[in-house]
Amino acid sequence: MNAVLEFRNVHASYAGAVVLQDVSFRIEEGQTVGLVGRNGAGKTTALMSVYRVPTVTGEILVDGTPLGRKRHEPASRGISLVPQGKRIFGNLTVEENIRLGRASRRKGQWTVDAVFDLFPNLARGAKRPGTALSGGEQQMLAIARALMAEPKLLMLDEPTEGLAPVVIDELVRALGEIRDRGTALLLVEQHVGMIRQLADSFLALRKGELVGGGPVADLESRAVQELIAL
Ligand SMILES: Nc1ncnc2c1ncn2[C@@H]1O[C@H](COP(=O)(O)OP(=O)(O)OP(=O)(O)O)[C@@H](O)[C@H]1O
Repeated sequence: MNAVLEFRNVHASYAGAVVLQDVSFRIEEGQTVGLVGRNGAGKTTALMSVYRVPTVTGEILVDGTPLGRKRHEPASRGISLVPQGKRIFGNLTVEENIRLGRASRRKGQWTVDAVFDLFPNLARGAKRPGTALSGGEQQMLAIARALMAEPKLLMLDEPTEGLAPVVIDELVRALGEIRDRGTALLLVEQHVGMIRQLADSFLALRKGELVGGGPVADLESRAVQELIAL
């Protein structure tokens, strides 16, 4: 079966400085994968490679077919990203922000009502401006907007950064529901507790190379902990 997303021998660089070296992995339909590694290991760069933000060589495939270079191609082929730092539009209301996500013509399950069911806080504040939200609510809004593109794979870059434990619990619940509805997840996280709770498997990056991976239970092993300095 074709993977939802596959990297084959991907190298990525910024202005000639190599950041990712020979990275290969597959994410299968409905799978949840945690991507771990120390600061600067190349986790964000791996996600950005899908959008050709760094210079990329090697192959990136979606459903077995190479991904082209057009900016909107990942979204239209079912790959969505919730970037680090959320990037919501403060001058638009919560609901307007959500509707912006409906960029592709992909069919699926996510309506405005469905994302409001997933995030009741957002429903209660539908008419408020994006800036009026707490950090946790802004993260939920960014996820809600990404879902509107009906992704088969949702990639999240450090979604728990700066959030209180109670808000993280709420995010874990929502992401668990998204996963249970069949969406594959690629989670970049320093907070490995979240990966333990949600993921089937993990990939470990060190200095731009994929140096480990396996079932999520192996995240506990000493070798892996040393590798990624948990
Ligand atoms: N736009 C850029 N231009 C030049 N170098 C960059 C750029 N973005 C990242 N880098 C460099 O690439 C390397 C990997 O960074 P990246 O952000 O991918 O790591 P990361 O594992 O996501 O780390 P963090 O947890 O700190 O976000 C770092 O050395 C960083 O300085």
